[in-house]
Amino acid sequence: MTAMRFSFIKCQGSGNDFPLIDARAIVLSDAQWAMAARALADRAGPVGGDGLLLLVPGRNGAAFGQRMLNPDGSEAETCLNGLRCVARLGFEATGLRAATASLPTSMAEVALADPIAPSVVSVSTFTRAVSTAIGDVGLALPAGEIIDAIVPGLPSARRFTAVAMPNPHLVTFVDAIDEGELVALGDWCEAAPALVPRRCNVSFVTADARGLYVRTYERGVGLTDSCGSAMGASIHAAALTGRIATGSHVLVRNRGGFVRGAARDGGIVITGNATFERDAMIDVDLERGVCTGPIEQVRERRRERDAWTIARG
Ligand SMILES: N[C@@H](CCC[C@H](N)C(=O)O)C(=O)O
Repeated sequence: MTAMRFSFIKCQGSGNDFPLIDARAIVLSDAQWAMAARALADRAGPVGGDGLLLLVPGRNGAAFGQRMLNPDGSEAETCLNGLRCVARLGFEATGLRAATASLPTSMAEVALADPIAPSVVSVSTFTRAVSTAIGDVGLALPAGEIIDAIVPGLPSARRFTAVAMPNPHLVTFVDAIDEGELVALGDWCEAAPALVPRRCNVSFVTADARGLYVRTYERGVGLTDSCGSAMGASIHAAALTGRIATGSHVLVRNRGGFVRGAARDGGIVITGNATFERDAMIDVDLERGVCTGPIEQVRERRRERDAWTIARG
């Protein structure tokens, strides 16, 4: 099969936008899903996004599952902004309001939450799959942890905390975010050097009385408006380094919006929007990894979009 028509929802969590497909009954190979991601998440294409989200059958007793493919076709261990959107679709499909969701290498608790702003559909996620073991973060260094420390071999004099969510993150707290410096370091990691063979998400974070502000260079994407697992890793790093209190909820802002989160019960809880913007269909050539033909709009969800626009200010 080379051509396939996909129904999808264009969704976003804290401004991290994705085409989302209910793939529970779709059988494609990993290589074909990678091509679908390249086509659908291509910013220069008709849909575009920070990756492709799939609602898939749950494993190990989970009610449903999530897969997330980056725009370059690589698969991520998690996507926490995306998980809120996948969970919402899972709730709509199953009638549940709370569930265990499976991810490729971990599990998460997901639940419909009180709206974080008027008329903004909101979901909470809780994951215990958080680790600072160097092996889990994928750094080619002797076993141990990097917590607020210089990373040997990294071309930066800054102090980082290395966190697996379980996707790999390097987080550094800065007085002011220098995007040029962030992109240069992100590009270095993106080239999969010997120190970071699986590549890595990199975040520059400011912490003040309002909470955290996170700017992220995402693996497989580049500089992004928002990355949920980076916000989770930043909360974890902030708690580990005494910048926030364990158990207390903080506001975490980014260029795309905001979430609330806490380091709690040995894991990270994040509550944020799961906004469905429109429903549409499109043809994809799975051999070439490109969309063919125009988008067929099925449903506009203007009220949801407007509610989020007001909420993020
Ligand atoms: N934006 C996501 C993270 C997506 C995965 C990332 N690009 C990776 O490869 O690790 C999020 O919200 O967590």
